[in-house]
Amino acid sequence: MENVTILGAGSWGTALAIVLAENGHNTLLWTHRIEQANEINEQHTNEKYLPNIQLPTKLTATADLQEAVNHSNIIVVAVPTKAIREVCHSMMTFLNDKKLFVHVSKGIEPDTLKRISEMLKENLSPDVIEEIVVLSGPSHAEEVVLHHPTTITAACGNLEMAEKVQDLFMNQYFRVYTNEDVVGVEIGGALKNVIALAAGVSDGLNYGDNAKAALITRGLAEITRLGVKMGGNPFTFAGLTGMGDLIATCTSVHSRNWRAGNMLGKGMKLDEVLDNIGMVVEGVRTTKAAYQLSQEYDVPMPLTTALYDVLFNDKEPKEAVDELMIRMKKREIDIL
Ligand SMILES: NC(=O)C1=CN([C@@H]2O[C@H](COP(=O)(O)OP(=O)(O)OC[C@H]3O[C@@H](n4cnc5c(N)ncnc54)[C@H](OP(=O)(O)O)[C@@H]3O)[C@@H](O)[C@H]2O)C=CC1
Ligand SMILES: O=C(CO)COP(=O)(O)O
Repeated sequence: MENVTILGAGSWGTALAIVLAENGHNTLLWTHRIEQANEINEQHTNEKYLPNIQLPTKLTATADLQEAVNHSNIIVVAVPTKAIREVCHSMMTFLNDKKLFVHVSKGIEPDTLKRISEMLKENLSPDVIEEIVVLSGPSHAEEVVLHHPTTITAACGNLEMAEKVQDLFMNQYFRVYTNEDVVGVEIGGALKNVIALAAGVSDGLNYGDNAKAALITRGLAEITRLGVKMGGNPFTFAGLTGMGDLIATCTSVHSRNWRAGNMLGKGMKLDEVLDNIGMVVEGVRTTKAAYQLSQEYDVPMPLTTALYDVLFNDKEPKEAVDELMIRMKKREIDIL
């Protein structure tokens, strides 16, 4: 059994902490809010992020980052993309030996266009990184905590480290595969949120199942087009972290991205939508990053561009869809 630290006590950090604690690991969850640490330690709940779920009593929390970092040599980073740099900077004050970092966040940073593993490398000194493994796939926290069968992928260029993470998390309801394609796994995980927002918009407009299938399929085509140009393995995009997560996120009421898109499609403004959801909606910032990546890599991404216009240029969702439908004629298969 291992000592494991999880940074970030939102829905995903807490759900993964439950998996690890149930696997027998000595798991410490770090939150930046002391009242939340007290709630987890005393009531064994995290009502804001996982309502009506009883946490294992052996799962403990702390609001002391130094204590969290010293607790183990395996650090699972589960804060939203926009908090990654800040958390790394704070951690660097205490880190003095090598740790295995597992990141589970799904995003790309706008403007720098960095993936999460790149941000971790930039903000943590090489002296403290044993390896970085990405854990990603179709995995709504709300279903994992009910022990519903879930499959996910641990990705790392160093397969031994991916296997170590596979062993750490795997159990009878949480099945972990390995993959060596970090670029493909990170790009698929981040960009599916953009398409999930678009799928929510389509559902908010009551456009039905044909439109949703079109968004998932053509969304995967544009994610693959970009991801392959960035160095990802084309087969990764057909796997759990590509198609798998795209399906889970575009079709689930658990998805914050789908729900946000749905409200936009029904006519709510973005600020109002984000207030209403009250949890991270990674796809909003990732849409900006994906739009910038499509220009940087000169890859056409019509769905991403249409959503970018809805989110950041006040385009009416219906007008964006109309424009997508009357674009110039195209061949369906364009990457081989
Ligand atoms: N939820 C899910 O099912 C899944 C989520 N993911 C990914 O995991 C990542 C985390 O998402 P999730 O847990 O769902 O998000 P939530 O919105 O549920 O929780 C985010 C957590 O991060 C905390 N946080 C925010 N900023 C900081 C900061 N600067 N320092 C410390 N803590 C901070 C929040 O604290 P506060 O309460 O103070 O805001 C909150 O506890 C995202 O990238 C998401 O895409 C991946 C797979 C599944
Ligand atoms: O990544 C997820 C499921 O795999 C969670 O998606 P949301 O962030 O849209 O809730």
